[in-house]
Amino acid sequence: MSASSDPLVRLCDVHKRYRRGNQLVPVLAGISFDIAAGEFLALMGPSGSGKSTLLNLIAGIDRADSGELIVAGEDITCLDEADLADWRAKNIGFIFQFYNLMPVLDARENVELPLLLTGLSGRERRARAEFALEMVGLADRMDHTPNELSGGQQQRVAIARALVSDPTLIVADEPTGDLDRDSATEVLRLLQRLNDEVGKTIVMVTHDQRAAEAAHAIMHLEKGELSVREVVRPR
Ligand SMILES: Nc1ncnc2c1ncn2[C@@H]1O[C@H](COP(=O)(O)OP(=O)(O)OP(=O)(O)O)[C@@H](O)[C@H]1O
Repeated sequence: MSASSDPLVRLCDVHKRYRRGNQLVPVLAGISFDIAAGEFLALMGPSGSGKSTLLNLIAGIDRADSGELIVAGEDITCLDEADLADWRAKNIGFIFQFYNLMPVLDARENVELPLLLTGLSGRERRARAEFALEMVGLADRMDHTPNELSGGQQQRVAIARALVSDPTLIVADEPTGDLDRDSATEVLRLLQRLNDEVGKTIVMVTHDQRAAEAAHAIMHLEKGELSVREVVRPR
């Protein structure tokens, strides 16, 4: 197999348990699957089935108990905390259900945040933040703080923030969970565009079948195990 056909994400027999009182509760019971570069994958499943846990493992926010997790060419189970933090900053863009924007910063400053730890100059950071905000259609809202923006616009700022460091992989946890139908449609179209036109690989957790159908494929998680990949639209 050539390097270019290697999957961007490979999980091999990944296990995760959490402690509840003096019990260890299994959440992921030997998960194995691949995500190709350029894929837009939705993860669905009942509440508590472990979707966010799985997403957080792929994004290097949480750690597996055992198994192999290769993301963007790195076995992230072998990285120590400092290397994992560096790896995350370079490779992962995060989108959350409730946007997680800083209320006292305007849109441009929020989008610049992930660049603060890079060696880029202030001028370069600002230029990149403005470019990312233009990509999400918010060129005319750069000076607005989150409370001056609608939910859909706030989520688009969050998408610009996820994009600004040009990550290898975007992970989105319920990105439309707090939005009305029209704003959700806008955000889903934007994610599709980033996938189709910019080639970003996206993994999205959602409860919403309509949101999941924006992806190429849907995987269902139930009782710690994944079902087969259901193809929604061809890549
Ligand atoms: N840090 C933690 N400590 C202990 N238990 C946890 C922790 N995080 C998650 N869990 C438990 O693991 C299980 C899976 O949680 P997870 O948030 O991954 O599920 P989910 O499918 O994303 O749920 P939802 O759709 O409700 O967001 C749940 O039973 C949850 O209570």
